Amino acid sequence: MTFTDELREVAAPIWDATMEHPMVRGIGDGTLDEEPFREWVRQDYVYLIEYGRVFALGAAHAPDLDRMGRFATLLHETLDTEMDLHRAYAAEFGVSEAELEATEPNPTTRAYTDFLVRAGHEGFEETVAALLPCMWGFNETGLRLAEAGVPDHERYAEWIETYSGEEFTELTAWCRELMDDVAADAPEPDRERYRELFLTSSRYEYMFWDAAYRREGWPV
Ligand SMILES: Cc1ncc(CN)c(N)n1
Repeated sequence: MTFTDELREVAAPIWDATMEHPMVRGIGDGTLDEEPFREWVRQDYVYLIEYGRVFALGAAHAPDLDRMGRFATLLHETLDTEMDLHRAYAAEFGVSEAELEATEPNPTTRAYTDFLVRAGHEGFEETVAALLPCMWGFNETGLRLAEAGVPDHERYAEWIETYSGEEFTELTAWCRELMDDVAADAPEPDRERYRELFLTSSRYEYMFWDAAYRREGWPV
């Protein structure tokens, strides 16, 4: 069993709960109301800005040119391809790029991105472990929804096609290989730290969907 197989097994209850979340189910069968999805687009846009920053930190910490280049590619894919999807959704909703960018992060978005940026400052290996559920989780969600049948709803079909697409799938496979390489020579206390980071990100992934669904805000 590879290290990433082991991570996937440990995180299974969280990932299963994510697949069962009404946001994810609603994208899958095309029944999700527009308002929670709009909220997800806004929150995810500001999430992706910080997520891109973490790829930049990964590039800065990368031990060799190959890995530096891959992180630069991941940053580029996030800022251009992935965020283009969000900009297109926002345009459909009549929301400008400036308005999107000015979204106030809800408490979960704030906590999740702060956690990722902190991992990005810890070091290369920690960055890889904390980022892996973001790439892999969305790719697996997209693939599982696509397998169940793309809904007859243009917006949600596009979401599924983006995250289950070849590009996203290849980048996810590379991130898994990278995690397995990093863990192969690591002593057990380091591997335990990677497990902890992976699990925390997985939990935040679930919470991120839920916060958009509940239109979470600051209590006061
Ligand atoms: C919260 C979250 N996690 C992951 C992804 C995939 N990049 C995303 N867009 N948003």
